[in-house]
Amino acid sequence: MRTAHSVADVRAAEAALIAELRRTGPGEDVLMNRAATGLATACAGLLGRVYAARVVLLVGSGDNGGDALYAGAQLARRGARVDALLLNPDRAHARGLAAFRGAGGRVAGDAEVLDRADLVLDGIVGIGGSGGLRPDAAELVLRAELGGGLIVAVDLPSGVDADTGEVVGAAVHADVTVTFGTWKPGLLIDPGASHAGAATLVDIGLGDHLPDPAACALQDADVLVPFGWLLPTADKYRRGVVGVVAGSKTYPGAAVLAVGGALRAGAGMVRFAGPGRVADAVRAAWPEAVVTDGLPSEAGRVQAWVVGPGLGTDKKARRRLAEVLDSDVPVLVDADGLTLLAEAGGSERSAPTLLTPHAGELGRLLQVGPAAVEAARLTHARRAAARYGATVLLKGSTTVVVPPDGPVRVNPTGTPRLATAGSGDVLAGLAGTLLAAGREPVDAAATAAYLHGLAARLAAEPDGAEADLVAPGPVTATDIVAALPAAWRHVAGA
Ligand SMILES: NC(=O)C1=CN([C@@H]2O[C@H](COP(=O)(O)OP(=O)(O)OC[C@H]3O[C@@H](n4cnc5c(N)ncnc54)[C@H](O)[C@@H]3O)[C@@H](O)[C@H]2O)[C@@H](O)CC1
Ligand SMILES: [K+]
Repeated sequence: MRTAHSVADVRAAEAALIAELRRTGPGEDVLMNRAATGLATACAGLLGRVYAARVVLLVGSGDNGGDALYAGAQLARRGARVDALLLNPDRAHARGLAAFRGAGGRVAGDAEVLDRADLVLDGIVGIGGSGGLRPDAAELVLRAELGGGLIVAVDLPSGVDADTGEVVGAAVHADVTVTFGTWKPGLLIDPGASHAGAATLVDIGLGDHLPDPAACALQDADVLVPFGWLLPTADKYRRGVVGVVAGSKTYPGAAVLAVGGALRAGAGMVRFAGPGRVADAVRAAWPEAVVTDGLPSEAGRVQAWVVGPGLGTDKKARRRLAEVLDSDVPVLVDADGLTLLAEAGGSERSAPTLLTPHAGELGRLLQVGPAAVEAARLTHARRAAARYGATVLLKGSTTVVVPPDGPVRVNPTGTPRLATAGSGDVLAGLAGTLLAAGREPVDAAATAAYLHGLAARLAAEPDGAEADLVAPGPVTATDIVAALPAAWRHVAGA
């Protein structure tokens, strides 16, 4: 599990560790030196040959600039030609600057050095930043980006909000980010995540002082195969009986895809309730589904419901949604179900509810536009979780899952390939089965998002779970359903 902490928690942990270090001896800037050593090592690895490499530091007025100066000093000692551009010369980190000068580093008088740099260190601002880059910094960053050297962000790309990933105005686009002590939520959540490039973590010893994380991202080993599969006594109820209420005359395919996602999530049984022609389409595609063309209340007992994909928003759809929401088992609401829920202003449920909107649907739930949601994904997902008393999975370039309380989950397997019609229907079925198998909504949602992204990657490139933009070939929602068993095998082998 990759864990991220809030700025407040990082600062508290740093203060506690510094106090401990003072009691046991070492003096000033110990943590900064640990950070700088990790940073300089990462830069050396990127450069390949440090001797005679041209490195430029962009140095702001806080400790983030101090990290850059100490790392620059180490690179200068190894023979690199290091120039520092000080954004605020009177307020640059004094001891860092002295160390830098002492190692042969130069303070540059002109931004021209950026045009020839092999590597530029962004030490403008770190976790102490607020808002986007100021105009003078933005101008230097643009020149650095045009210069073509590798851009390495110190702790996080300047201009990205460390707690939320929000970017208000200009921000650095890093090739690599070297972060210290723990991940920051803003490195995992878009738009911040897409400014970070390849990100790595340098341990500076904060471990014992850090509280529970603010956000986590699953890795293969965290995705547990549902225990019911592994038991010799496994029966269909232990694996989960999930009910799917989806599809309409216009969108029968949504029902087929949601049922497919539910079956390939390992459901013990999928019950489907939908109108005649939709029920026929589901029967034809999935003979193993137990199908009724009646109402959800006539479908038989289930352990969780999925409601909404392609459902429509007419009177019949409303009735179906109301029946499902009245039940006392976990319910996942998706797509048209969310539109109807937004119109109703919520529901009176006490059993767990999982909402799976994209930005447009989340906007409807909160009466704001999709652009506002995209710009502040975590903030809006949190707001919807509080307003609807539900766990919210917000789909998008980085899918986030926000439970009513506890750490947020950020999905690392997302790929632009998922942005295809019907892919959300598959996710809904998949997460619904995991709910029916007894998973907490946050785990069901995070696990489903993880497998869904992995399946899309494997569908594009069977050997390439790591493949993303580079792998050839488009992927359809049906391909994602077909690749789900391979995704399970992949995580089971981790
Ligand atoms: N506190 C510690 O013990 C450690 C801190 N470390 C480094 O210290 C950083 C935090 O240092 P600081 O608390 O000094 O804060 P920063 O260096 O992140 O930034 C604070 C300064 O930037 C200015 N500023 C704020 N927003 C700005 C913007 N948008 N554009 C331009 N300037 C802006 C502020 O006026 C302030 O002077 C971390 O990100 C990390 O790089 C590391 O060395 C590890 C140890
Ligand atoms: K930075």
